[in-house]
Amino acid sequence: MTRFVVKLGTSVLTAGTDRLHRPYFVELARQIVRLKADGHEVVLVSSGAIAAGKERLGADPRRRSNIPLKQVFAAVGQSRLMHIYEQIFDLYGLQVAQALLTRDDLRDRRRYLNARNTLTLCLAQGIVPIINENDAVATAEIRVGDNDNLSALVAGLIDADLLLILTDIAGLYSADPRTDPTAELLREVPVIDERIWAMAGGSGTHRGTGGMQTKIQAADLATRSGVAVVIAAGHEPDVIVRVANGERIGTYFPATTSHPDARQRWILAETVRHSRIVIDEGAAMALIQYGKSLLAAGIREVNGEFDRGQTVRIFDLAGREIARGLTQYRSSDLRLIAGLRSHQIGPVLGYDYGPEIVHRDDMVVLATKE
Ligand SMILES: Nc1ncnc2c1ncn2[C@@H]1O[C@H](COP(=O)(O)OP(=O)(O)O)[C@@H](O)[C@H]1O
Ligand SMILES: N[C@@H](CCC(=O)OP(=O)(O)O)C(=O)O
Repeated sequence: MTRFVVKLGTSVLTAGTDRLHRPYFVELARQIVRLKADGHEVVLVSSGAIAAGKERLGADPRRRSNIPLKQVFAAVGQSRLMHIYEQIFDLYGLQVAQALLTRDDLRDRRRYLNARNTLTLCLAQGIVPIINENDAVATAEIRVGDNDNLSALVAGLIDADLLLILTDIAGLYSADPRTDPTAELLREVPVIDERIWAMAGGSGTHRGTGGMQTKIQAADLATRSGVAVVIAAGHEPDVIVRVANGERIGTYFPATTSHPDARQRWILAETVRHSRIVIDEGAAMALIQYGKSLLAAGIREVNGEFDRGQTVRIFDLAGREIARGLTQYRSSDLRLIAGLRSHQIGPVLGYDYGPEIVHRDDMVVLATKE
């Protein structure tokens, strides 16, 4: 049995038109029935609420809308979207469940575990969960912001084996093929390095959110959480069934870690993307070779803004990301205590959360021992 998360972009569900393309939902249902008959489990992360809302309210689908308006479209469109899933999946004997999430739901460990329980219980009962961001209530601070990243978080949440991101293009190209005709499709991406980030520069179609950039972010997070990722075209015939049968379609990103445990996946899920703690050689060695916590003395530089309790990224002097973990101190405080001995923390800050900046138990080491 394989557990899949399938992410469906707006571009797929509208088939490049200005409306949700009903025949695509039929096609989807047909493939999911086959997947389930082969004993697989599937969770959908579905975009399309905003498109459905625009369709219902007769808004110009090409006009970029501001956030409050998008929230209105999503509020109207989400029920319409689910109605289509209900109607069409029902014809195929598929039961669906809706779960609307925000980043906040995944940040709080109790809610995270609760969401996981609900989703896995749905799967155990043969129900197909359909997830979207809770756009109507989500403010900037609590949004994931795009469904590519949301699908990676969901894949980690339910410990999926594979995340299949379906979009309107065959996979990741060496450049955006819409602007560069010489662009070539990448079949496999073993590591997501600067070269790969540079390829995904463009922002995508006017209907979608984030373009390839957010898909690479999703692939980065999912593969680190032990989930392999495929980016492929949603209109490719039988794409879901064929990927499930092991056929190589689109761009494949192998998992870079074997399944980390549930707590480690939760730690990774909450990473503050722009956080950067640079540590010296001794500290890097302590983390990688000796399994120690990170102390203030080894910190050379602190970039980005983050709060106590958030997951930060830890780099060595060569710029290699070596670990992620929950920080005990917020960024502004860390800048004051970087390089200091542990007994100096209290006098400098006026308080003390202990000597460990990132405790070993709250850390996922990404670099391997040499
Ligand atoms: N290197 C690249 N390879 C493939 N597509 C790219 C690349 N860079 C940018 N893109 C754009 O990303 C688009 C897909 O993203 P998006 O429109 O957000 O779709 P979705 O609605 O499926 O999330 C493609 O249609 C393409 O124009
Ligand atoms: N939550 C939004 C979709 C956000 C999103 O990431 O869109 P897309 O890039 O088309 O997957 C909606 O339902 O319209």
